[in-house]
Amino acid sequence: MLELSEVHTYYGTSHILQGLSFSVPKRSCSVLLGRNGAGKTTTIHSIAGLVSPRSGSIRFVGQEIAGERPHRIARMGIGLVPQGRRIFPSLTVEENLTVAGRGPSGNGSSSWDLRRVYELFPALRERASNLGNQLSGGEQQMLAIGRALMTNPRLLLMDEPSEGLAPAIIERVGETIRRLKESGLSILLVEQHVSLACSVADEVLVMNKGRIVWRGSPEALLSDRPLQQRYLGV
Ligand SMILES: Nc1ncnc2c1ncn2[C@@H]1O[C@H](COP(=O)(O)OP(=O)(O)OP(=O)(O)O)[C@@H](O)[C@H]1O
Repeated sequence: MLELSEVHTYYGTSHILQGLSFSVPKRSCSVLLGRNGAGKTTTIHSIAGLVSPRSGSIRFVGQEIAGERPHRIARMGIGLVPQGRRIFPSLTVEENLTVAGRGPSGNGSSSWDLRRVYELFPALRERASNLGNQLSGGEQQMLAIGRALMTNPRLLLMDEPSEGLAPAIIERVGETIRRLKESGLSILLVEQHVSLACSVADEVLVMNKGRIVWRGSPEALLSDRPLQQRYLGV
């Protein structure tokens, strides 16, 4: 579904992604873990087109997307659930969802619309006419996920969806991710929360200084304490 090869991304003279390579298979969830500053958000932004890699290749279903404009990448089928949710505070829940909607996907998978988002998140239907800034953190996260789904993505990029949420809500985020994967979506998840990450991951990718330094199963990561201490500080 997605393949990064030798990606180098800079902010000015700061060399952040230093030859990053990994892939996300179809209908699977890959999780990027790593300490603060490892380059996880920069990876998501490089894929979504919010920053352009200086070199390397990013292929999405076989097509080169490195350096493409964000709206084109979104239209090709990559949805983004950004860090910090970034919902529109002065729009209602329903408006937040409908501004993102863009009709049937045309890629054979069943389309996301308001009805289907409300089925996934009944709490959002109850809050449909509330403004974005009147929602709790958990509701905002549901809205951010729902808004990304309204673009009918084939690949969903999720940047730290558990950030700032209570443990019970984090568990619900995990359930949502599992349901989305079962529905056929491919997911690339950035997480600091190791147990959430391992509960949804098909493959874990550990990142350090802009590169993948370890990849393996969640079980292998959980049983390797020195690895966790070295690269995750847990
Ligand atoms: N817009 C920017 N301009 C300059 N440097 C940046 C910018 N954004 C991030 N950086 C730097 O790039 C490095 C990687 O940041 P990034 O946000 O990708 O890391 P991360 O692994 O997602 O960490 P976190 O969990 O803290 O978000 C950090 O050293 C950060 O200070």
